[in-house]
Amino acid sequence: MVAVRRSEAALEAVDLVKTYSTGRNKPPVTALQGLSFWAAKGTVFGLLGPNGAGKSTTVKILSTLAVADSGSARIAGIDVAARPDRVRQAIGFVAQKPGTDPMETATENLLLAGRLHGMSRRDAKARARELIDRFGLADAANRPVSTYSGGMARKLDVALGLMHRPQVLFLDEPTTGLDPQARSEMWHEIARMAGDEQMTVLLTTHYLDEADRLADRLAIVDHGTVVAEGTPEDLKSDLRGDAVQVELAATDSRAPAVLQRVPVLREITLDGCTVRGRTDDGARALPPVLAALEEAGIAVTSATLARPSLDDVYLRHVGHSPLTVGDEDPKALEAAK
Ligand SMILES: Nc1ncnc2c1ncn2[C@@H]1O[C@H](COP(=O)(O)OP(=O)(O)OP(=O)(O)O)[C@@H](O)[C@H]1O
Repeated sequence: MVAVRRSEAALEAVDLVKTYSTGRNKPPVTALQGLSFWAAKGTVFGLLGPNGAGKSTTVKILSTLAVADSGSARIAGIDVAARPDRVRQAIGFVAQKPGTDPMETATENLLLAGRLHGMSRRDAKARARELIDRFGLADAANRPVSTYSGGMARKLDVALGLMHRPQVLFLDEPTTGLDPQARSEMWHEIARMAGDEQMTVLLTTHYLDEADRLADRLAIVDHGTVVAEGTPEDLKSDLRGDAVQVELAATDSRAPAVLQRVPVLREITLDGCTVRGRTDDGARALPPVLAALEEAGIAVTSATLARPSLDDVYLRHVGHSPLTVGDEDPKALEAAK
């Protein structure tokens, strides 16, 4: 990628601090404690992090829906606190929840969004037609949205966010609940918007494969600050060595201590039934790892070796894997905070 100066940032957060009050006699919650990152024009920037890390709060501040206690944020060079009206013109926002009216057709939904953004009827019509074609919705354009598949409805959500040709698009979990083909179509379209149209996309996602595939750069957020930032490739190559992953027949809290005794293995973590570690020479490490577990009476179902993945990067910085969206159970979410 061509080096881009920070002064050319399309999106910039500097030392954002945000505290929420939670009622009388209760301590306030610190959501952001000095969070900073920036994204260059025409790129996809991924924001990753566990539940409660501060991603939504960051997006709310950048999109003028919330005000920071301190720090600053700019969109296309415009200060969000000083000129929220101008920022709103420059951004599109695609939330997790559908923003469409299910009883109206795709065309009607898009025309309404265009008119709300102050577009002329003619411009709105032309833009709606263009987006309907681009997202492959032409055959369904005049049917109520309530008859759409999940993938079609999600594409329409993204099209709504694009109606007024924003410079920066906020995409919150764009592919949650989509089947593999619909996910891949959505990825293709997101990459195209950034590349061909020089639109900057801020993507929040729990899917590390999505961030790996789409993000030019990404930040991992935890406890209200950025704990790692860079291109997916840089972040992965910062982790030296092979990842060793062992699946246990049942979770066993003794496993990390048992594996500490294998000298070539480091950074050992246990996550459910999965034990992970890192080693400079995977082929040499695997036999003593399996022998140590067997000796301790810990049953193993499989063992694999892999080059570092974004999962490993995330694990290193956050300490556990992201929860799979759709699997959330409130207690697990609470425990993950
Ligand atoms: N309106 C609010 N009032 C009180 N606390 C809040 C409010 N909104 C967020 N928080 C708290 O601020 C912290 C950051 O929350 P935030 O929603 O920004 O995290 P997140 O990374 O987006 O999480 P998720 O992935 O679950 O959406 C959490 O501890 C959360 O409970």
